[in-house]
Amino acid sequence: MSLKRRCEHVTEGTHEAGSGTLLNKIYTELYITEGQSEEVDTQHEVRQLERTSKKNIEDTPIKCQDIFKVLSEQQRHIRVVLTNGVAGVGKTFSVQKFSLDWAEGLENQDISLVLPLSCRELNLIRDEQHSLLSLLHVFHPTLQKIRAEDLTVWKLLFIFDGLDESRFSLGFNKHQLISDVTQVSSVEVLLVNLIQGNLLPSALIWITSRPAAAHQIPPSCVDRITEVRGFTDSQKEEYFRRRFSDEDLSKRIISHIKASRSLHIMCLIPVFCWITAIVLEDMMTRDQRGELPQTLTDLYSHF
Ligand SMILES: Nc1ncnc2c1ncn2[C@@H]1O[C@H](COP(=O)(O)OP(=O)(O)OP(=O)(O)O)[C@@H](O)[C@H]1O
Repeated sequence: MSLKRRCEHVTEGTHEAGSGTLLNKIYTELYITEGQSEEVDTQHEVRQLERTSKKNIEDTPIKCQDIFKVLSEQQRHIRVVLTNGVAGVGKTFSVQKFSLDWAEGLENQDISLVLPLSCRELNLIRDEQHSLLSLLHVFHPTLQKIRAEDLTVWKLLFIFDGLDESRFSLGFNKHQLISDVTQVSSVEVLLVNLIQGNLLPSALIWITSRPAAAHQIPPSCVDRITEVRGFTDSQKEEYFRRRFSDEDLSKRIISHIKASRSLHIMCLIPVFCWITAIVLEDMMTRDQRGELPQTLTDLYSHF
């Protein structure tokens, strides 16, 4: 119940906490693939996004709620999933949607407990010593009554969102071995043992990261890599339709975006859709005479 309450309201874009919106009202399906693109960051960002937005036929799309499912005969049990994606592409939203669907009893009901842990928040207790059990009590106070035996019997999913924000140095090669959920150690050591499967080997682990930080997890520990690619062209339109109850306004916004190449490409990234929606709604609903923004720079100057 508490997880449902935590996930059903989201903070959009850069808005301060408190300006919550219902996740299910605005959540638009994202384009997520299994494996990852090998794009090199040398191109102008609009050109880079344009290339990314063209689907490669070898990409295998995967739904967010299926990331732990075995989808082909060649695959073995999926215990650790690493999800990559650039800034603002929707990794945290995916984590919240996955958690909300589970909490509402809609998806992944074989999992007994979903435990999201934001890496930014974990930084706050970086210098403290904890057992896995006490760590859960700190971040999920509603689980105070949970016992060590429960953790070993239940099917748990730990979600570490935003590895790029973590200030841990995850020493996978040299560390203390921990297999008991009441054993106290540093948070870094607990994380490494969880990911390697020494601690709670049957727990599922989902890590999200911007691409530059993902190398901290050794490939041998990861059973599946996925990449959040953002919105396809039809998902971009769906985003604006969901966002505005005024159908005429969403149609005008969609046709403006389609007419300006650079905005259309940038809207591959959901956070740019959000900025575009705010600026264009404001300009189109006020009696504005000036030209509507055509580029990201124009857009930012009105934001
Ligand atoms: N599926 C979605 N449906 C609707 N809006 C979305 C979706 N995904 C992302 N957004 C919008 O984009 C913003 C950024 O998304 P999110 O915080 O999930 O990105 P992120 O990949 O976690 O970024 P970062 O690496 O910067 O943490 C959200 O606050 C929201 O406004």
